[in-house]
Amino acid sequence: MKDAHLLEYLERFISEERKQRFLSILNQRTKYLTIAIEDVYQLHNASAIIRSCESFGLQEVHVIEDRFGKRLDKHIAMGAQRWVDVKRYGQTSDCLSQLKSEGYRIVATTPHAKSRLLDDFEIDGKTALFFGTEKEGLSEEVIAGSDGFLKIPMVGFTESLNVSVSAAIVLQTLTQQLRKSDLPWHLTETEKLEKRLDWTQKSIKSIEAILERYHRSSK
Ligand SMILES: C[S@@+](CC[C@H](N)C(=O)[O-])C[C@H]1O[C@@H](n2cnc3c(N)ncnc32)[C@H](O)[C@@H]1O
Repeated sequence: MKDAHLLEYLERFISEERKQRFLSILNQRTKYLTIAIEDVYQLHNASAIIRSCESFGLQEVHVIEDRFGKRLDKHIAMGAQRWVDVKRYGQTSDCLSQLKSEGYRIVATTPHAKSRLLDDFEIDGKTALFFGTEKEGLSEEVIAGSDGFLKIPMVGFTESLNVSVSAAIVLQTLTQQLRKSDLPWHLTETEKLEKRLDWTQKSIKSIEAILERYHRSSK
């Protein structure tokens, strides 16, 4: 209720067009499908993946910096990060247990055999897709902790695709599948309200001064 009141106040400082844009984007957002990138330390790959997540409507992205330490700049997504929630982990095990506790099915993406091909892959519950590094791929820990495997079919000589290209292909296919399904993939009304408040605040340049005025007036 408090959030709704603050939002109503802050929305006076953004245009009607902006407000409508937030609403239509939020109607396409999902947390039902999420992705985790494990040790993808190259900035251009990590940024491209987060940008794709934002573009395809994912609200949360999980970034693990385990095997090679903390190499990613905190502004990894160069803009897209403003609109998605990036959760960072120092250990793969923490990310796996967090997502499992939230009810996600863990799916490792890998170019290797035994994986389910992308076209045959059906989302039947909350799903977290894991992507690995250019050289090593995903760690044994993720492979062992996965509930399923997913592969983009390859018919050339090359063994694997670039990780950000893989993420874009998988997301395009699976977000389309999700939107056509009856699964409960939309954000809840509370989640939408939280995001509207967050995005509205980010859109107002002199937000500190406005918030101070609001809090003074509501005392
Ligand atoms: C360059 S690949 C890693 C190759 C690595 N040598 C290996 O054995 O996994 C980087 C990441 O992109 C994703 N990837 C690349 N090609 C893929 C494919 N055909 N199907 C599914 N995921 C793929 C996986 O997440 C992989 O960990």
